[in-house]
Amino acid sequence: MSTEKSPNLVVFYGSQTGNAEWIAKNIHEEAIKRGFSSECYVLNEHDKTDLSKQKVLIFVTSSTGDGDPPDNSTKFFRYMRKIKSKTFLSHAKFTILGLGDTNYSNFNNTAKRLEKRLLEFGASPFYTKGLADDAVGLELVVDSWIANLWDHLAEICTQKQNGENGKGEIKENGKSEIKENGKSEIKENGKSEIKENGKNEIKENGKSEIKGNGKSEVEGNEKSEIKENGKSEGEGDGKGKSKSKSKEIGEIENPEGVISTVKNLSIKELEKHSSELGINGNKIILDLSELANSTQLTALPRVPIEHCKIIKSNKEKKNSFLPSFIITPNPIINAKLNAVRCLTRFDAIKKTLHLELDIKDHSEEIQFFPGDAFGIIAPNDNLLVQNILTALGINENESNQEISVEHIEKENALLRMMAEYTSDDQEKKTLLFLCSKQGVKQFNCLREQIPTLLDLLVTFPSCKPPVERLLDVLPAHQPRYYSIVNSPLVNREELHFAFNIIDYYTPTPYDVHKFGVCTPWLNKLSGNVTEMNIRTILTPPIINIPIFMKSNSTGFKIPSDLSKSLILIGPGTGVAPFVGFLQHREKQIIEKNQILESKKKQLLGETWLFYGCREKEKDFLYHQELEGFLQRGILKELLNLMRIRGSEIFELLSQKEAMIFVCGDAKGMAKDVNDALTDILVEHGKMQRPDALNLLVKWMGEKRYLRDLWA
Ligand SMILES: Cc1cc2nc3c(=O)[nH]c(=O)nc-3n(C[C@H](O)[C@H](O)[C@H](O)COP(=O)(O)O)c2cc1C
Repeated sequence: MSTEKSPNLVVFYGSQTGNAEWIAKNIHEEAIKRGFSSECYVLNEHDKTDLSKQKVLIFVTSSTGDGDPPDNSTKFFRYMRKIKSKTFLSHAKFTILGLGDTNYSNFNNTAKRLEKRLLEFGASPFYTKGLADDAVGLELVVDSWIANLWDHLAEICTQKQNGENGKGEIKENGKSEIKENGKSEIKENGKSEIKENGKNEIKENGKSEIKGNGKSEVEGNEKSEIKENGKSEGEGDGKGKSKSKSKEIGEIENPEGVISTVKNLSIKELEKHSSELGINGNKIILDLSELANSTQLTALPRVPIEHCKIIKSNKEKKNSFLPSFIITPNPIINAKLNAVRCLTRFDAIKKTLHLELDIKDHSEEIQFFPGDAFGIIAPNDNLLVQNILTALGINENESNQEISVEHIEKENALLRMMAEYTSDDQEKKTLLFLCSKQGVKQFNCLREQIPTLLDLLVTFPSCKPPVERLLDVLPAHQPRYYSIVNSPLVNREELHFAFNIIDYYTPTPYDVHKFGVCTPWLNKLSGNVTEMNIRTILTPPIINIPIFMKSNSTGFKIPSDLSKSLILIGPGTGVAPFVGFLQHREKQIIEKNQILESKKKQLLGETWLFYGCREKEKDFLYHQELEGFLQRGILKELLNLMRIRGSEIFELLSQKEAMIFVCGDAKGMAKDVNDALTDILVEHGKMQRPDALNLLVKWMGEKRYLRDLWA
């Protein structure tokens, strides 16, 4: 095998219900961010790249059935069977991440089988395969396997500095310069980044119940209020009105119960910080008794490669807090924060806000459609950054605040680097211990505490790494994505969205209160409103939110054909885009004047929405709007159980060729919905399970079964 470094790597995935796909895509995107040149394909589309030429192959595959390959990889396995050459892949290095479940007898059979085949073809492993177990939590293996992947890849691949502007370079000595706007690429990948330890739960008590519980930490979104003539209630005279009593079919009304108020936010209020926000850092709790017993630490990772160098820019920044290196798929614009509405009651487990942004000044250049999303670039909390700078011993005047201080994901590399810059012997030993084989247990304790950079610096106060070295290992600051809730047919001068405020506690015994970055910031900016379903118009000072548009490229869009029947599944904030779908459909129907003509009405497709929440009175998001759609006949059914209406769902699917849209949490919900649909096809369509699974995969390929999922 040549030792020459290869410029390319290919990530392949085989996935039945989306886990492996999601993980593979994340690896691919992270690889690009790290400067590798990466491609990513589903295994059945292996012919999109030339396997006989690719030198570095990463496979992420689950097992299904009785240890069988997922449906979207069976063609690949058949292809492999036909190959006779023993040297077909002798040029290639590979690694495998298998996803399985020890409740099944053939645990991770596909990954094991794949490994055997690859070895038979002469490929050599560059990193031991990981076998994750859904029974105990995939993340136990997946996270550490991915964390260690990068060092192995760096050994065999050439990294190049990204940046579409071509400004980043790799120097021959392997160091790259960060120029003014060349650092890391922000991909337009998934949506919200922060998740809690909880899951959106879909209970299938033999029947299936979708709960959009308050546990999901996804900073998802929605909009809410339907406005007449695209104008907000309460605008103009500054006084809020509330209900429109009109119930005429086809007329869009304000949701009942939503009244408007006006709020003048003082600068002081906006700047108010709470020490609760974690800005002082939390010492990490560790049990170091095993360190005392360890005479030698083994399996220490290498010190991360140094690639960053800060070049001071003399140019003035246009926007006070926008990092200059952020690369977005569309131009960043300032949207004015117009109004806020709390969608949940004060005692709900999660607080969900609905915000309305004014994009009037940009409405000519901005096109959007229900199903599209936009990104928000939220700053790190100013005081938090200042505290980090103090902990690093950096004078605020020389500071460069463009570092991410979010929860750290790649602790291993960070801790190893920090050890190099720690003067206190005991602290240094502890850091090395945490990176070593002997310290795995305590490393896991540290991870459970979801530390921020400040937490680490507070725990190891003699550690003072240069900012450049932090930039080597810290993740780039990520924009947060939110689905648009409103239809442009109703109001194209505003963007409405909804999200859960991310705050949660680390597991017992730590119980430290943690906060997200973007959603607490938005909560603070919009005046921390708590009254449920009161729409508050925010008056000066004008609050600008930097955003950029991201249109949906996966086909997750409402069809313009009104005869299409739709099955919409969106628990919790997953309902967000569907409010826009329904608004859009209602407007289209009104425009076509079809709703009152019964003949034509028969030609309209049916729309069913499956929605779930924890407690109806506390957290039924957009309840009034959805009831309104129901009453006006735009929505045929508003339900929270899938299986008990299985026969009707089957009829919709088989007779009316209904399209299925799923939005929400990728981890639990998507799989459970897929299972419920499979069961419905098996029970009511009298299909064999593999055929039902195949049919769903086929529908995905035909863009009839579409999913917009959040990590
Ligand atoms: C119907 C079904 C059959 C499964 N069969 C196996 C199996 O035979 N062996 C195994 O290790 N895991 C099995 N699993 C577990 C999945 O591989 C595991 O849940 C994985 O995370 C799914 O990943 P995916 O969403 O990418 O398909 C099965 C799961 C389901 C739903």
